[in-house]
Order: sequence, then structure tokens, then C-alpha cells
Amino acid sequence: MRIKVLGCSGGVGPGLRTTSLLVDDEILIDAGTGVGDLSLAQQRRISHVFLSHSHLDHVCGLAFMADNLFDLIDRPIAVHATRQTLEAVRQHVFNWTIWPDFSKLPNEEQPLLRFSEIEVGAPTDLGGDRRLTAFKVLHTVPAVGYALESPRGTFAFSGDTWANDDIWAFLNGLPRLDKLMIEIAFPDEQVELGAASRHFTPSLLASELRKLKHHPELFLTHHKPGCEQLIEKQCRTALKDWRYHHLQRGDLITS
Ligand SMILES: Nc1ncnc2c1ncn2[C@@H]1O[C@@H]2COP(=O)(O)O[C@H]2[C@H]1O
Repeated sequence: MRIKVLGCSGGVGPGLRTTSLLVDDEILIDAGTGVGDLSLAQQRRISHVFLSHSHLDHVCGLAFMADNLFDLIDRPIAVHATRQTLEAVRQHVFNWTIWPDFSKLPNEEQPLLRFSEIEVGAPTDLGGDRRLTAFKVLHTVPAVGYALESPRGTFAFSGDTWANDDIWAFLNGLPRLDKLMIEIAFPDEQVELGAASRHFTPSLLASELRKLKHHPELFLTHHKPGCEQLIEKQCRTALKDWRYHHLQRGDLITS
């Protein structure tokens, strides 16, 4: 699998885009502002979108992409998420007030978006020997991460999360875990804001990682704008036993 990082910042600013991963040119995992860097031709190729949770920085690109593609595609884009996330997105974004309901446009028989509920823990076959499984994480709204498995390896994306044992129980149950994209939004000084907003700091992530039986390569993500350098400095100590990278927009992960 070829995973292109369209965005992985915890906010926006010059060169910063919010979370969106393009898998094999046809699947999006989350649809943050990073979607805005795809050409129309690239957007037309998207057939599935998997959302981790309902927060704006992970879904706003879906709204703009749907509008862009209005006249350009003749089959729906499948938007997969848990029941709670779909309810939130439908009620608060695609509600005709914030944005048109593209699950009813251009008409209900052939809509642009087709919402599709996923079950946590139930694998979805993506074809080509690839499968994707949602796993529960802990954030301020219902949220999941996704594991992508293929014969060549397993990549997992934590989504936005804070410390909790469900993540490690799921990841420890995987036969292998080669690459883990996991968030650190705040530096250690902001551990209280991290707790309130349910985000990791470097020391907290390092301590939670002791529960993981695998030793994957780590791809650190979702740093809040302005916090990047301090987080990087703290990771040099906190994660010294791990092979890790601070993920950047435009990076490629192969799995
Ligand atoms: N008390 C709070 N609860 C949740 N989010 C907060 C709070 N205070 C500030 N925030 C910010 O609001 C942001 C919403 O998106 P994030 O979860 O990425 O990160 C969150 C924090 O940066």
C-alpha cells in the first residue's frame, strides 16, 4: 500500500494541512484540509472515505470535495464511519444550513455521497489483498483509529486520541504491526490541555507505549502549530528507544 500524507498537522498555517491520508490513490482516511491539495482529477479517483471522528479538522475537506465533484462523477463516494460519527456529520455539516446534504444530491437515487456505517473491530475488504479495521480510541467525541493490513505489512493510524487501554489491547491483538502513525498534539508543559482535549504529550505517549508488545516504526502526527520544535525536542528524550519520524505533509508511507 502507498499512503500519501496530504495533511497531518494539528492546525492550519503556511504549509500546514489537517489530517488526510490518501491510500493507493483511491481511498481517503480522514478528509481534513489536506484534501484541498488534490487536483480535480485526483479527487475524481476517490471512491471511499473513512472518517476517524467528526471534528472539523478531519472532515471539512469532504464538504468541499463533494461540491467540486458535483458534475464530475456518476457514482457515489462511499463515506464510512461509526454510527455516532455519521450522525454528527449529517446533523451538523451536511444539514442544508452549514452545507448542502450531498447524500441527497443531485438526487436520492444517485447521490454524490453514500454514508455507510462501520462496526469497530469488523474488517472491511478493500480488494487487492488489503483490509481495514476500525479500532476504538479515546477522544472528546466518539473516535476510532484504523489498521490497514496487507500481506506486506500492517500500518495503523491512531486518529486523535489520549491514553487508554483499548488502543493497546487492539494493537497487541494484531499478528504484526510494522508502522504506527500516532498523535502528539502538545508538549509536556501542556499536559493539562492534553487531558482536557484528549491528546497525547511526548512523555505520556512514551509511558503508554510500554503497553505495546510490538515495536513498530512510529510516525508522529497532529502537532499543534507552534509546538512542533518543543515536541521534537521532548521526543528526543522520551522516545529515544523508538525509531520514529515527525510526519510532514507530502510524506509517503509504504506498507
Ligand atoms: N477544553 C478543551 N476541550 C477540547 N478541546 C480544546 C479545549 N481547549 C482547547 N481545545 C482545542 O480545541 C481543539 C479541537 O480540535 P483538536 O481535538 O485537534 O484539539 C483541540 C484543542 O486544541
